[in-house]
Amino acid sequence: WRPALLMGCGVLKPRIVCGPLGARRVQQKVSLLLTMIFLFTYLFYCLSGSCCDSQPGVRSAPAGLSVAPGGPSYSVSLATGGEDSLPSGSAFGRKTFPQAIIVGVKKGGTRALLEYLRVHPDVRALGAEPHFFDRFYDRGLEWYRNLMPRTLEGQITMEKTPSYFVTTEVPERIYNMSKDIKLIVVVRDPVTRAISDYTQTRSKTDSLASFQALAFKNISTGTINTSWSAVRIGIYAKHLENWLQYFPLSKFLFVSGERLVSDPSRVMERVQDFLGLKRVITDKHFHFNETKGFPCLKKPDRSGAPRCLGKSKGRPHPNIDRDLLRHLKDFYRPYNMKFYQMTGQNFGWD
Ligand SMILES: Nc1ncnc2c1ncn2[C@@H]1O[C@H](COP(=O)(O)OS(=O)(=O)O)[C@@H](OP(=O)(O)O)[C@H]1O
Repeated sequence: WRPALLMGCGVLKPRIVCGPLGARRVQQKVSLLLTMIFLFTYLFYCLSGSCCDSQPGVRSAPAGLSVAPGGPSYSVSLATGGEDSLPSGSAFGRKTFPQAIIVGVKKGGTRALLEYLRVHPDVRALGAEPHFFDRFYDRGLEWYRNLMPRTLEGQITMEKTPSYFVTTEVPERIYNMSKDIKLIVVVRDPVTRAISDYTQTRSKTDSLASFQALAFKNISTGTINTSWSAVRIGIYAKHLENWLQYFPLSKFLFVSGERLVSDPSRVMERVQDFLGLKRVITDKHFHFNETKGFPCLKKPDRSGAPRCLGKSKGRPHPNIDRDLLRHLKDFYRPYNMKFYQMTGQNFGWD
């Protein structure tokens, strides 16, 4: 039996021909078995959706998107929209178009809202801002869908790109993707928002002109420079008019950026209701950090310090002359009133 075994014959397979022919047959069977194992493994891998990820551009982030290891990260650098991670994602589930998007506004509190939502087990959100509908639309809808994290049945896909709210072409483009999408707009007093916007630009630009030099065409007459984006973004009523040509008001949720700071759990109740989610995020999830002056997320198991947003959120603002602030307030007042009327909500900025 020993020579027979060496030649590829088994004790339990007496019908196998011994000698060189038997060895070849055994070799053939082994390679057939290995091929089948490989094919089944690949088939299973593809059924779980993983093999699609190697398509060109699927995992590559758009310009300005930083890719970091998975999970929500609070290191943010937002002038380019680049921050956080692309989702690590499980190998299971499907990549779908978002059912809800935080479309604005820049410096409104959009990062805080998205990070709070990511605590919810039924929310899967892209960490970075994809800027698809304003900057990368020519890459096509499949490119966009492939950026999304995988979702299981019952989970919703989300993203946030605050510049969508003020980009004229975006409402029509989103409408063409989905008429049923839910749209969230975090709004903040347009004067504070403009100063926040300016503070961010100043943190990245050497020798930037003063706020008043940029905000006013003529300081003595108090004429506002509406072509400066930091001013223009705050004319919410004007931007909303454009959106309402495509979506009814019922598709929107307007979130007060101020209340998101002062009462995050109540705001999150509204947001979860609007998204049709179970109220999982409650006051248990928040801790007000006195040093930072903002709410931070508590770790679910209470271990370790609460997670606060990074240094680029909650920057100290420069002092602006009171008269200039009054001029700006006066400028925004009629637009704010119109916005309150359109949304049926008084945000209390006046
Ligand atoms: N929890 C918490 N922590 C820190 N900051 C918070 C928080 N909630 C709301 N905010 C406010 O969010 C402002 C930044 O808004 P955005 O995240 O929309 O900015 S961005 O458009 O994405 O750059 C940011 O503006 P600044 O204070 O001017 O930095 C904050 O006021």
